[in-house]
Amino acid sequence: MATRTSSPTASRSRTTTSSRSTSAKKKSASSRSRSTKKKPASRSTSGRSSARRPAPRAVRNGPGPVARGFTALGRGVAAIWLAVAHALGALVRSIIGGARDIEPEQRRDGAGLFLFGVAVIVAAAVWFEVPGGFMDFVRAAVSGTVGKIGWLAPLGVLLAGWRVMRDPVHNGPAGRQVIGWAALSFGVLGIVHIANGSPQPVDGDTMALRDGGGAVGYVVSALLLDLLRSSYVVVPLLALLGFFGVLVITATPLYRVPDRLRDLADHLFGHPHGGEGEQTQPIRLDDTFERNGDPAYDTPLLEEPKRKRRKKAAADDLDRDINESMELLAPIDADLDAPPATPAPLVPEDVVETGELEPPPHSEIPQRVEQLALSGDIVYSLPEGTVLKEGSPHRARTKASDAVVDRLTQVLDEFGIDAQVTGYTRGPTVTRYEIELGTGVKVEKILGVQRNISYAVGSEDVRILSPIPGKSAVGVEIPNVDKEIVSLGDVLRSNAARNDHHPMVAGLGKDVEGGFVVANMAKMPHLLVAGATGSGKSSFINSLITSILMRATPDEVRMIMVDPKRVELNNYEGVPHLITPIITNPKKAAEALAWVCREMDMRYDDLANFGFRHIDDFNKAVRAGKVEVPAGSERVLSPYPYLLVIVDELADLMMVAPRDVEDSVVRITQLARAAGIHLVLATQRPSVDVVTGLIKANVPSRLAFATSSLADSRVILDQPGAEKLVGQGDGLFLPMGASKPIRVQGSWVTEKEIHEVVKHCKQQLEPTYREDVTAPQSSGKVLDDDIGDDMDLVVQAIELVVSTQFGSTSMLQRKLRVGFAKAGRLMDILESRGVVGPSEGSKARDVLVKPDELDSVIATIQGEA
Ligand SMILES: Nc1ncnc2c1ncn2[C@@H]1O[C@H](COP(=O)(O)OP(=O)(O)OP(=O)(O)O)[C@@H](O)[C@H]1O
Repeated sequence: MATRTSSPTASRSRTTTSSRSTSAKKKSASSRSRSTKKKPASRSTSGRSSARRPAPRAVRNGPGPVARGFTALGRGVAAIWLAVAHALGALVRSIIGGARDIEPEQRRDGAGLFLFGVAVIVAAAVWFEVPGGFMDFVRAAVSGTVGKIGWLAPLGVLLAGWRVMRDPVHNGPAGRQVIGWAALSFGVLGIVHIANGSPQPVDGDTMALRDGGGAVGYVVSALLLDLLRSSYVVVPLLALLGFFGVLVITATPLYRVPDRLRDLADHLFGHPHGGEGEQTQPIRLDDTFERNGDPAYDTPLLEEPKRKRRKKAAADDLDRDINESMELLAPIDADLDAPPATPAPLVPEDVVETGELEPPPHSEIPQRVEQLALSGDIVYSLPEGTVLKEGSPHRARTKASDAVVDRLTQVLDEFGIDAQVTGYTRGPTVTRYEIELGTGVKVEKILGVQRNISYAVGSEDVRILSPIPGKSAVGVEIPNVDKEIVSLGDVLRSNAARNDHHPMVAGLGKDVEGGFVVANMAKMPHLLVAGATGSGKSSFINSLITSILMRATPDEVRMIMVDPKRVELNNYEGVPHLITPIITNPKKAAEALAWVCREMDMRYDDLANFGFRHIDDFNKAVRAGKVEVPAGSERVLSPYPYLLVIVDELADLMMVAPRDVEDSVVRITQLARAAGIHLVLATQRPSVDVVTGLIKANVPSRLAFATSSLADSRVILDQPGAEKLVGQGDGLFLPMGASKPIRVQGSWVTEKEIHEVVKHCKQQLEPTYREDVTAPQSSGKVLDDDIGDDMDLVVQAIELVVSTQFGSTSMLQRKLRVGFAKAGRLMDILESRGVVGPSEGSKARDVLVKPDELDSVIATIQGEA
């Protein structure tokens, strides 16, 4: 934290002033002797100068020139060290291949080079027995610690350095590596010690231990032998400990050991991956074509490659590498399931600790792969969890965020607000700073300085939460300058996702506290997604669909995708989860929604007939063979899959057939939950003509990405907030029943990952499309013919009914001077076009069209005919 000397002591200020004025006098005297023009200087020498306050000058309390010289030298040496390390790292990665595209912030080349250096010294001491006091010490230390295994020590350190350089992210957290290596060496050294007759120190002389497993081997084996007595028990235990170490180092769960062994054998003996079938597959463009897609946080701005920046980056790298080296040496108490970086909220050194803001735990172990039998004898395997790569490591504390704490504190000081910044929690795109107010300070005071905070931190998008839900503190959310990518893989590998085996679970992203947000789509039960262009809707839909493909078989979840923009979802064309080809024509989409209504009715009929209230219960009973069809029926019952309908642009549908689409959406959303049918409606235009009151009332879960106006935010969330989001996946998620939205950075899945997942799904099964989904309803056709020459009469009837808002057949009879039968038919046509509701006996029918919609309805009907 920066130190400020805001109030130097009186004596000190006096000394400074007097010494300054003396020097000023000297200076002015000398300048006068050189030039007579410097009037202000001569004035400062007058007697008045003592009455004038000296101009404030910064009190210098930084390091002196010698210290600065040393710092510069240190930085220079470190920069050269890193340059060499990065070059070596690049070489290592190019030899291995595969991990070449490693992110700069994930590289650990400095630490790797350090380990290489250690390996060289140990090799010189142990293998080549180079003489010298230091080398003698190294030799003694190595053989004293690990005994006979000492000659392997250089190789061990070299291997560790190689692994650190090769792909540090893949290795997992340093804590796990240390635990793994420690377990492995304890196991091996213990066994070596016992195998060499368990030598003991003689009269405090430990030389004898060098003929066994060294001090480590002696301690481990002696402890266990004391406890268990027999080496026949101890040796297998030590072997198990070593094996456990290998599993931890390689992040291999037990059930994957055979796979790993097979992979290793393939690798060693050069067998190709996969089965023979894969080899014989023809090479298609699909398989070889490298898809790049949009990069995360894409921006149209091109950055100038400045030399200064490079220097700064090198300096940052240096800091990071030094920290990492320290981390490597630090004692480790991490648990295996812990996230890579400590997620505890930052607490500035000099302020109170806030404690318990831990995000949900996150596991590094690969996702379990399920083999689920589809109906019939096909076995469908879900894609491997490893297809989805890891994202940026989470950093709970950064210098940039610390600097913002200082600026916030400064604003509070300047405006005399008795409040303290007590900590922050860093999310991937925004950080939430917590401010605790002194007694008697109004929350409004913080709200009042919102613009000043914006000014101080240089960001428009400052959002103030008062209070932070569940806390007595005001939250100030400020966008990070150093954003993190939230990879879908990480979200799906989180414990929250792994512990729930429901096929409709989707990885939404990460919240402001760095915790994973995972949601069950079946519980939403319908979701409205809105946001301006570029705000991240399509990316969200991609991660939603990929989540489902990763976790559900086509027997469990079927999808209908509506993509009027034509390009957003075509990656998924042909996946077996689709029930109909991706729909790009808005008119067909309206028909598909009508089909969904019919499907829903059918499912309801079944539920009612067999006496169930929810499709889950029905499915469970069918799987258990507990549902019997009526005697004489030849029907074979099978479980109903969930049906997920995804509409990527609702506005396009609402433009073509507003009434039909609204009717279907309302009907589906009102009833479909029990039938296992769920809607996801996305739109770029959250205006009231697209997201109508009826649709809103029936779609309870909302996800708002950045909107262009406060009004749009109100349409989606019924509250402001979305207009302050920073875009590119930054969203507010308001799940059903919640009153406060959660701020989420949406999960990101690359085009390449999508391609891999889709390829895996398509390879196993062809989609079985249903023809009737987008087929127009036959009843509509008959009525079209019905209108025939009566178009004028139909138009008059619509005008009459809508303008009077009175849906009565006898009124049509009287006003249009037609017979009862004709008036009845006209009323049927009006009902089929959504102008009036169904007949309610002798009562007049509901009129569903408002007078201001009259023209568009007439135009649509005339267009149809
Ligand atoms: N979760 C995310 N993480 C990182 N970057 C993201 C994320 N979501 C979106 N972006 C960035 O924002 C860009 C625009 O996102 P996207 O195409 O999803 O927006 P959109 O709202 O669908 O826009 P449009 O309506 O114009 O299609 C992406 O190309 C990507 O660079």
